[in-house]
Amino acid sequence: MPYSALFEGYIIRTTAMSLKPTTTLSPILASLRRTHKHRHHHIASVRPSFFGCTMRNSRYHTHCLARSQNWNACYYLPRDVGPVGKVTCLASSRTVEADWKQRQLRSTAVPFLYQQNLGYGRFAYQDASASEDSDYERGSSQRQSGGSTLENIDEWRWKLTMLLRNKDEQEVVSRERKDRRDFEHLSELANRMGLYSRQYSKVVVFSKVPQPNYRPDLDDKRPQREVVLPFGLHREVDAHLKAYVSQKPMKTGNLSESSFSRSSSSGSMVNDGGPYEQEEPSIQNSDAMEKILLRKSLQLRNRQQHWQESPEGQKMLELRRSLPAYKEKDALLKAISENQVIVVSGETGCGKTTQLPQYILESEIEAARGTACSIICTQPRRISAMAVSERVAAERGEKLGESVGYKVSWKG
Ligand SMILES: Nc1ncnc2c1ncn2[C@@H]1O[C@H](COP(=O)(O)OP(=O)(O)OP(=O)(O)O)[C@@H](O)[C@H]1O
Repeated sequence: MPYSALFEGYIIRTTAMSLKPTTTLSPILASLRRTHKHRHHHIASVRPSFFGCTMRNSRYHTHCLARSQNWNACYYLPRDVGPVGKVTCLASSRTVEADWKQRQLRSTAVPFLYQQNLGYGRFAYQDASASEDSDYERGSSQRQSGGSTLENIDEWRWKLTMLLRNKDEQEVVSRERKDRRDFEHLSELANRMGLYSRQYSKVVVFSKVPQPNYRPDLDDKRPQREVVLPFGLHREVDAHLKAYVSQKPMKTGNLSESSFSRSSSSGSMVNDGGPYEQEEPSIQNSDAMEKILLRKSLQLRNRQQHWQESPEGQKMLELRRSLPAYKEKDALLKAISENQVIVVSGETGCGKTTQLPQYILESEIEAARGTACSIICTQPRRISAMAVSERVAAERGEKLGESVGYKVSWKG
């Protein structure tokens, strides 16, 4: 008789299975019968001395049951027990504090389950029919062949479903230890749910949007030290600036005004020979150039609007709006328009590097001044310079090298 029949009436959603009855199983069954709270168990594998099951609608989605050596108790072992294991004794339906540590529980119980599955898994899943358990079952069949130890697939399915439902969340980041098979398994699940996944060293990300090759924010080896300028550099830069400013008369007004007054003064302008000084354009040339720049600025504006209205652009905007920097966007742009120097501080990952320059660029492009806007963003490391520019280009729906690029050691 299949064991599933034995559980009828007690366990409502049983994974269908066909197991050979053994007499030593009866204490476990008796415990379950007494414990009405545990009606929703899915029996995953059964063995005289040990079996594992998953429980729905519970904080602990996967747990296992074990008995003590002399059958005087049957323990419910939640997967997420703290440093000191809290176990439920099914025989007495009491929760007891175990005086053994979680590590001991795991090291004795979990390998045992694994061993048992190796031999008995084929019985446990012979005629499995509950489609909703297919992931768990596949995980277990992987274990049979000595592969993945992934046991909390239900928990993961729940996490990913929550991610999909939550509009404010864009990704789930997991630092739990996973081997390649675990990741492939979860990745497959995420894929089926319409999510993207990516593994970065020890970190796995499940996301609503495609992920780049490198995430500096997830790189534990990324240097976090502050950049300290060499002693005296400030003074040196100050001195150069003062020398430059004292040679050059201060210009007032905006660029077009100054270029107009320069042109109209026809050669009366002082040429200080500075590195950025350009040849004086004629009025006609300047007009033509302004027209070209304006046309290009309008093209940039159209392209930006087009990207922002596209479905991918909308997704990306949604993601960017979830960053803390977005709340300060207007205040920041106002401060920039009113000041020459602004110091912005914010917690790591809030968007200082990738967002603030974009807010400026986007507002300039919207105002049809895109071609007059140049932004330089420095990074202390080559890899972060490349990653940031790659990321910003992706956020703008562009290829690297269009309006966003990088320069490392004068290359790029
Ligand atoms: N290459 C990337 N791929 C995917 N997401 C990224 C990437 N770079 C940054 N992000 C995301 O953008 C957010 C903002 O990153 P950004 O680098 O702008 O933060 P930050 O405030 O400059 O951080 P830090 O102080 O560490 O430099 C991060 O939280 C991260 O989620």
